[in-house]
Amino acid sequence: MAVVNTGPAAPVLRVQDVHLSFAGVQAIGGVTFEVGPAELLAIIGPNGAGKTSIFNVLSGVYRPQRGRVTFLGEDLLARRPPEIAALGLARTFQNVELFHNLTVLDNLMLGRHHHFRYGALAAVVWYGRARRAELAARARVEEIIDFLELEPWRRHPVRLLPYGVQKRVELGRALAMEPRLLLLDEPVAGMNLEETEDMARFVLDIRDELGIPMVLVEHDMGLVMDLADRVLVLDFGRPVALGAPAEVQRDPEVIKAYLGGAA
Ligand SMILES: Nc1ncnc2c1ncn2[C@@H]1O[C@H](COP(=O)(O)OP(=O)(O)OP(=O)(O)O)[C@@H](O)[C@H]1O
Repeated sequence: MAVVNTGPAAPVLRVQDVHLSFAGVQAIGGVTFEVGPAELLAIIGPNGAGKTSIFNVLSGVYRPQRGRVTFLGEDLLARRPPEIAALGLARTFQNVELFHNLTVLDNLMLGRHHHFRYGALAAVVWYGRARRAELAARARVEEIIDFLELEPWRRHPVRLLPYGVQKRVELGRALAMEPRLLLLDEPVAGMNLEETEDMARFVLDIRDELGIPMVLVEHDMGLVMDLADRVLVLDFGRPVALGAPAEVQRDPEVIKAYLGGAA
């Protein structure tokens, strides 16, 4: 049998020369990077460096003035946030954004809503089909509860849970969307050491066991250097370095622009 060398797997996400300004203030100035399948890319930089703006471009909230963004070969810049989510790009937020009075289970079930292929009327008319979809969603959500070790809290309203567990539920809701790429916005902000270690373990399991590529924005430098396959460093919206964590840490430009400033 002939062996076909297909070369390295195509990137999941391609960001090319993206520029974004607000009334003359440059938030992103010529940023280019790719995310490979099952890669964990971290984006770091001082406050105001443009990290959140990049997430907002990727999820369709901000429209850049220049550049190109493709996700699984699809042009993202022509799409609205719900369409981008439906393509499989899921996001967690700096602040917990859940339905606080609903249980863990219900919050995760809501994460699946765009997988339901029926409207309210169809749900009544084709009850059997709707019921099957509901059962499949429930089975998937139970797997996520298992995976993120949320079993003890499954029936608890989210507002009663410790902060670290709430952040984990948010991660679970993003996983319930069955993402092809996950954007994590400061997943350990405000967490204690034990909660941070738990979150780090789950992030690694998502990459290594589920094979889901991720982009991580995080101020916790220890976490970034431990977890990331590659790190993109921004300063005033401009790329300063892109490479393996050890390489980036040694880069004099990075030390000057960021790590030096933080020391
Ligand atoms: N909607 C907006 N309107 C005006 N300016 C904005 C807007 N969003 C971002 N900016 C500006 O763009 C720049 C980059 O901000 P951004 O929030 O992306 O940085 P960041 O790296 O995420 O910062 P932080 O680490 O503090 O979250 C800042 O100068 C910010 O004030």
